Amino acid sequence: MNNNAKIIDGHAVSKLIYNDIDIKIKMLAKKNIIPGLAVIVVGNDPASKIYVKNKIIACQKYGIFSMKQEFSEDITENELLNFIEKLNINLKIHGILVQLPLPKHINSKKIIEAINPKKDVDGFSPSNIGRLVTNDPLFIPCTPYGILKILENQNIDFKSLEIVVIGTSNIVGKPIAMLMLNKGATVTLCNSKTKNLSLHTKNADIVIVATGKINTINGSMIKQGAIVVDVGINRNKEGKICGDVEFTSASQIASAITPVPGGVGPMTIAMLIYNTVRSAEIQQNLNN
Ligand SMILES: Nc1nc2c(c(=O)[nH]1)N[C@@H](CN(C=O)c1ccc(C(=O)N[C@@H](CCC(=O)O)C(=O)O)cc1)CN2
Repeated sequence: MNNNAKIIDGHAVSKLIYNDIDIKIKMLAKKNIIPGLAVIVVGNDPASKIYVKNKIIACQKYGIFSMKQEFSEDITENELLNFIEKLNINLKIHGILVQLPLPKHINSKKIIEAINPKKDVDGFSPSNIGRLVTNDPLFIPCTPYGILKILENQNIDFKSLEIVVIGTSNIVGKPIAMLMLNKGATVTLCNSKTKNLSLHTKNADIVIVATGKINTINGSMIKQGAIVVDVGINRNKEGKICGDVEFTSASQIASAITPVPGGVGPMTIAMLIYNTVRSAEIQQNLNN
């Protein structure tokens, strides 16, 4: 039995992305362009506040202009839409993101659709998702993009690999399935109604788990030598952060596994900064 799965260090992979970002920012600076990101957060969700804080810190660290707008829980949909409209025409802002989840009285779909697709650095708008589906992406959603970069860093040739994605959210499950499909993998998408999850996961070369549920899979459900990517961020009974995968048993069977924390999470922020810089590059080319 292999109990030596390689633990994939998301911070180390993110450093490679930040090196790329540094080069791009210096090139833009030569043309007097400073990439700008606007982050909107509504309400008091503690996790959202931490993620937004970390996004702003990353902007500051890499010389990106950032604007954080906090709105109280009771903001109306129209007020939010009006604010986005102003950001859409603000020349200092190349990327706009609305931290999710939004309060229930606000229609997230409507809000995301209001963001100019050319500034939609989260890649969630119908136009950007459509471009991903047709393999002509403009902005790839940050978490799936981070997973792709992690896997590419393992020198994986996706062609003909069996990949199982568990979880069908619009922000992770569906876009990562599409990305993998575009890379030539054979992809199976499973959901909470999937009858015999093991039947699928045991056959997979790569299992990507994004359900938001602790212990969605364990070592007995994966193939020897599989690669396991854990997207979940949960708190266990002891209050410790953990993923969707039962790490101890899975790491005895897998050849490589992403930990939580320190796996996919840091890549989400790196790819957001990357998308923001790309957005500045694209807008600069359009204006010349
Ligand atoms: N507009 C968006 N909303 C949300 C997104 C998103 O991509 N765009 N994704 C998630 C939250 N998220 C970013 O916003 C995010 C989640 C987790 C991490 C991260 O670095 N996690 C760390 C652990 C963090 C901790 O200790 O609490 C890790 O895994 O190492 C970054 C970003 C939902 N909303």
